[in-house]
Amino acid sequence: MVLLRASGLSKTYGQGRLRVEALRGVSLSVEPGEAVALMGPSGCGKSTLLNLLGLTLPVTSGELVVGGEPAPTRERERARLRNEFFGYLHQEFAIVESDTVAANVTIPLEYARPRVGRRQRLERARRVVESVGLGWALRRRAAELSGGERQRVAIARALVNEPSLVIADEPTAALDLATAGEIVTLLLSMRQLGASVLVATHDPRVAERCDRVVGMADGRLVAEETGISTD
Ligand SMILES: Nc1ncnc2c1ncn2[C@@H]1O[C@H](COP(=O)(O)OP(=O)(O)OP(=O)(O)O)[C@@H](O)[C@H]1O
Repeated sequence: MVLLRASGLSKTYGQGRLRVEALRGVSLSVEPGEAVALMGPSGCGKSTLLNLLGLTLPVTSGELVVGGEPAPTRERERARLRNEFFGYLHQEFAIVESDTVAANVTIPLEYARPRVGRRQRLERARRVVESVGLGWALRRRAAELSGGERQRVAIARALVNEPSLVIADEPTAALDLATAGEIVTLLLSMRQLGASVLVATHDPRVAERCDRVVGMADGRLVAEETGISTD
């Protein structure tokens, strides 16, 4: 079964003179356990596409199938899928600095249905935080951690619900080279847990480690990127 399939997706922002056609008929599938990199110049529509596929923005037109079912239009159902099917990782990490690592990582579990009890939430957070190598930091406040460590916290939070697809938007943009490499290793290791990864990136080093690279330009998919170098 294809995990996610988009056919002819379009997205228009604004109206009249402010109208922007951000996506123009994009078709893309993601298979279970696959890592797909999305590359293209700034403004070509990568974040927009990730937001449509991850159900954080409504499509203007086109078809989207998530886990074998047409993507729901009702917000309640979309919220459920966002929580159960997807994990999200952003460039800005979106970590609550004043909270502990444990509190940050349990956030998605607080919205899980059926409900997950407090003790179980903490146990799952502990396991996933240990799996990203931050077991020692469980009770530390996020503000006390380095950028790379915070991104590990964000990965732990993206994984705690055992998502089928992790959507990552420029997850290494704010990190130095060595830390970015570690984060990509961690991100791609999610495949061993059965998750797929869809990552928008400007960094060829990230893209070359994915199973497939999809190029984008001006709101459309273009031929797969070639000539990726590791320089
Ligand atoms: N909320 C919005 N309202 C209006 N236009 C928008 C909005 N969000 C994005 N756009 C426009 O849509 C186009 C695609 O933007 P998007 O952020 O998807 O590109 P991107 O490829 O992710 O860029 P970058 O690599 O710089 O993050 C751009 O022209 C952008 O200005």
